[in-house]
Amino acid sequence: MIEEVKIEYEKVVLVGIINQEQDEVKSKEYLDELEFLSYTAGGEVVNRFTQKVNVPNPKTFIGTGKMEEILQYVEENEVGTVVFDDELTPAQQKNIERILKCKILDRTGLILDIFAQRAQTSYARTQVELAQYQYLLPRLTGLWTHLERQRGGIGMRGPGETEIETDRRIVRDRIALLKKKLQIIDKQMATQRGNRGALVRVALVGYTNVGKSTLMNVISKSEVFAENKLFATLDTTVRKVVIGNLPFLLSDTVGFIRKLPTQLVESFKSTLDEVREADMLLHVVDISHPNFEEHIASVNNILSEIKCIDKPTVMVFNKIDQFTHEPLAEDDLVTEKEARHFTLDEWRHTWMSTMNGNALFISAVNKENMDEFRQKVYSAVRDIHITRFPYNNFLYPEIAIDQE
Ligand SMILES: Nc1nc2c(ncn2[C@@H]2O[C@H](COP(=O)(O)OP(=O)(O)OP(=O)(O)O)[C@@H](O)[C@H]2O)c(=O)[nH]1
Ligand SMILES: [Mg+2]
Repeated sequence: MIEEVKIEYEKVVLVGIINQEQDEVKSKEYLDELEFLSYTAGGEVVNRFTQKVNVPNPKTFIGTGKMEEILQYVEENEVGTVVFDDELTPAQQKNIERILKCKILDRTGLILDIFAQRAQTSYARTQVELAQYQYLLPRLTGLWTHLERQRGGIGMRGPGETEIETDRRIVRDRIALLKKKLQIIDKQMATQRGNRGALVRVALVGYTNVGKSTLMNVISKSEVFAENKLFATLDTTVRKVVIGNLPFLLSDTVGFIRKLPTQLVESFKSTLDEVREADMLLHVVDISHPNFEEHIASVNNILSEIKCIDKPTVMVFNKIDQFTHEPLAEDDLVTEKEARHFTLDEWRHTWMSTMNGNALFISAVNKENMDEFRQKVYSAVRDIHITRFPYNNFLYPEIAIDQE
């Protein structure tokens, strides 16, 4: 008998702002992504609120009127969580919590929550826990900022102050402990990586949900967990792959996202070491996503942060089966042609054509253009192999890859 599993989704409201950097269209796209993140975390978005804000209110981030409107909605609809797309200061978070009387999260807090839910191995859990404590530490101080004016005055030298100090010490001790624990695992992992010998290393990188794990499964015939939620993969998987007669190591790792919390980049150092130590990168892009160019920029930002931007890279534009564009009528002389009107072929002739053939267009799900993909990866890996081991050049003659 099949048991019916009922998933209880928590009611969530989103709040975003419109300003010089993000117009209405951008703001909507960011909230779409935030909605997907909320859904991944187990929330059902029931409403969105946006406000034109140039200088955020230092106390409550958005203005009083808008806050009233949200409060009314939250109370009438029994909303459990309100998620802000932008980073809130610990004090703002506290103040808003007091007004709306429900859970308040910002994008970073939400991403941390998803990571915590999805971390499987003890290594990933340790990394996430560290990031969470680092996020929490300034917020423990924040609990008391509303009393700042009275700090040190009468009544503030009692247990209140001691309690927060104790809490902070416990958190700091925990952070130190987790860091030590990670250091030990890091060393073990570095040794493991060292033992892998002379094989060329290729790392799949890219925005979350673009199809890295799916592609890994197709190439290495392995079973890496892939699903249509964000951050399906938190741990790195490494597989030995053979194309033609050429073996190499392929790694699949955590996906990137706009505004990836710095605490996470930091604590995922060792996971990202796999990327750092790779000889070349396969930067996977979901070309069917309206924001794919911005995703590329976010990924490149993080690659720069971890000093990997200069590695040989092949851009893999995935999900061509799902790609659509808005056709522009021939007699339409008014609408300006923009990215959303480009056909796949037109895209190929944009900046993508300047990549010296290092751009591939595939569908990992439908296995379209996989022969071209294999041929390209084969020759790129072979080039690296030859420069590293010129003497066994003969092992890897130029061959055509078996058509499967
Ligand atoms: N239509 C279509 N969907 C795809 C393709 N490749 C992957 N997907 C789907 O995209 C979703 C995400 O795929 P994953 O392989 O989990 O993506 P990922 O990049 O590993 O994601 P994270 O691990 O979350 O960073 C899944 O639902 C896949 O089935 C493709 O070529 N076409
Ligand atoms: Mg994945």
